[in-house]
Amino acid sequence: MNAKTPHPAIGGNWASLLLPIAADDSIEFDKLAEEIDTLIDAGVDGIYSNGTAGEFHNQTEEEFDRIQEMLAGRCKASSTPYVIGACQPDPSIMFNRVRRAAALDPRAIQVILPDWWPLTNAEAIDFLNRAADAADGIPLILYNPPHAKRVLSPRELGAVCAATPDVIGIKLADGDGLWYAEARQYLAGLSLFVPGHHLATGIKEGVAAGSFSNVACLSPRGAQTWTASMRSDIAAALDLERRICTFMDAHILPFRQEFGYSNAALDKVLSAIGNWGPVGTRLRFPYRSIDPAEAVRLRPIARTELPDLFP
Ligand SMILES: CC(=O)N[C@H]1[C@H]([C@H](O)[C@H](O)CO)O[C@](O)(C(=O)O)C[C@@H]1O
Repeated sequence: MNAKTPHPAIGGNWASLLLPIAADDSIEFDKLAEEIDTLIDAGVDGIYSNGTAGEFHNQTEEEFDRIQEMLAGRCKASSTPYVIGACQPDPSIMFNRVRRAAALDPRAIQVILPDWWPLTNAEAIDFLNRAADAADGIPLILYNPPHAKRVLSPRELGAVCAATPDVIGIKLADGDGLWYAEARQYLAGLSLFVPGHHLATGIKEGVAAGSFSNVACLSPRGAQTWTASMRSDIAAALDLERRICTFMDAHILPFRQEFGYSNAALDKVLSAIGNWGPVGTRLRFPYRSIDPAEAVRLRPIARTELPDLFP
């Protein structure tokens, strides 16, 4: 497929592939296979690898290849859409990952902007166009999280993406009403992916296409049902969003704010609370992991406060 030909739209509820990590820090590939099959069975709109939650920043190139081959093989066999994250702070490693990802024919490839010295807009355009060459016709999704070295405003993103036609979507954090107004003004035509626990708002604001989602970490099946409900009953979906945010603020964010755990640690504890697959809470060294006992403690609370996510 050529990048200038239309691509099938990407949106909805995307589950993050989380890495099961053994006590010796190795990736448990047998569990990873089981996890992928469980996500496919849950009927999510798609699965994506190597986001922050997938610890892309902490794996070897051999591990990268093995993870992506496993994801592509199992998704192809079940016709499940998949996106591969080729993100890496170093551009040359990233271009190589993009090339190898493209050979596996994903729906899209996610990249970040090189992340040591912040890029100017002109440099970002050059980088993304070269990544597009490496992607050989597979569209790109730019991942610009709040912790990136440079966080671009909707206006800046609009200017960069206008000059990078292969970038079809952006995964980013949303903001207040003004942010949504700017997103509508400058980012129309791009598929925007907002944080999972804000997806109903993003849809109501007419801005979000979907989410690479922390709610899917908690319950892939529940997040799918919730996402579908945004088309049929947005008021009910917004009510559940309010309860999800209350749960995250009270029980999940304190792990980061009070104890300094990483976002990936939070996503993994969510999956352990949901208890839907063989992921566990462990992260690779040097990152600290949340005690699995915390997941056991929070499990009944999640089910009481968010029963709709655990049908
Ligand atoms: C709150 C939330 O949904 N977090 C999700 C984020 C955001 O979608 C992204 O940072 C844009 O804000 O993406 C991930 O980190 C990722 O890349 O692995 C998964 C994580 O569950």
